[in-house]
Amino acid sequence: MAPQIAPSILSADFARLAEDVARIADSADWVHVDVMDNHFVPNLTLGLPVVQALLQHSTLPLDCHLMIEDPDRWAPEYAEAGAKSVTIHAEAAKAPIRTLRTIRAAGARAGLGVNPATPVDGFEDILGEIDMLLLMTVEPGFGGQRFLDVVLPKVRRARELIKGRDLPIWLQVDGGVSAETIERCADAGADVFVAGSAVYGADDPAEAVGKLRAQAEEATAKADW
Ligand SMILES: O=C(CO)[C@H](O)[C@H](O)COP(=O)(O)O
Ligand SMILES: [Fe+2]
Repeated sequence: MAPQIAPSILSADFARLAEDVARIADSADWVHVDVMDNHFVPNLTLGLPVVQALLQHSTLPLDCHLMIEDPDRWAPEYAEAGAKSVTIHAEAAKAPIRTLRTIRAAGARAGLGVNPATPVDGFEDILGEIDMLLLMTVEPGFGGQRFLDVVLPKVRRARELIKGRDLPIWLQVDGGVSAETIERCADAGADVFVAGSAVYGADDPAEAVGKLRAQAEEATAKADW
């Protein structure tokens, strides 16, 4: 699959979300929405009502990243509301298989997210239940953090697992993805790139998306996976 860019609105202006989403509507593939509940992570952002409102204003599909303590309770609601991708965290879900199946049944892509220190090998047997694996490349909770190079071998490992199973699973990297780090991610096997501060911190967010895409495409073309 060609690389996809999913700007995170975590670094957008929360008082002007619809306008900030419109700024990247012609250049990005997804809008990445970071839902944080101040329990799973030490930060509080937005929830279902804001996502429902954004759905009325975004021409791009929403990619909801649930960093919440009880994803089993809430993930189906995001999918039913119309989010096209809903990611739950492996560290938080108590019934991941059931929840992933419920997300899919509601018509959304089912994502499984893992924190930097969580290995992916334990999830080999449930790869058939997921459409996207999200590998955190910072500790979840805040935008603008420094990219953790230590996660890159896991990106490679995850790509091997996906390839070995011949499954159409997208591999997303999230956290600290920028012009400095995106090529390393693409080289290691990522094909969906979340970028918050690198997009919304730029003078021209649409241009920043275009540059990130060009870098990801070039690195993917040279990659050996
Ligand atoms: O999930 C996240 C943090 O938990 C964000 O999606 C991520 O950090 C994006 O922001 P940035 O590109 O600035 O790191
Ligand atoms: Fe995220």
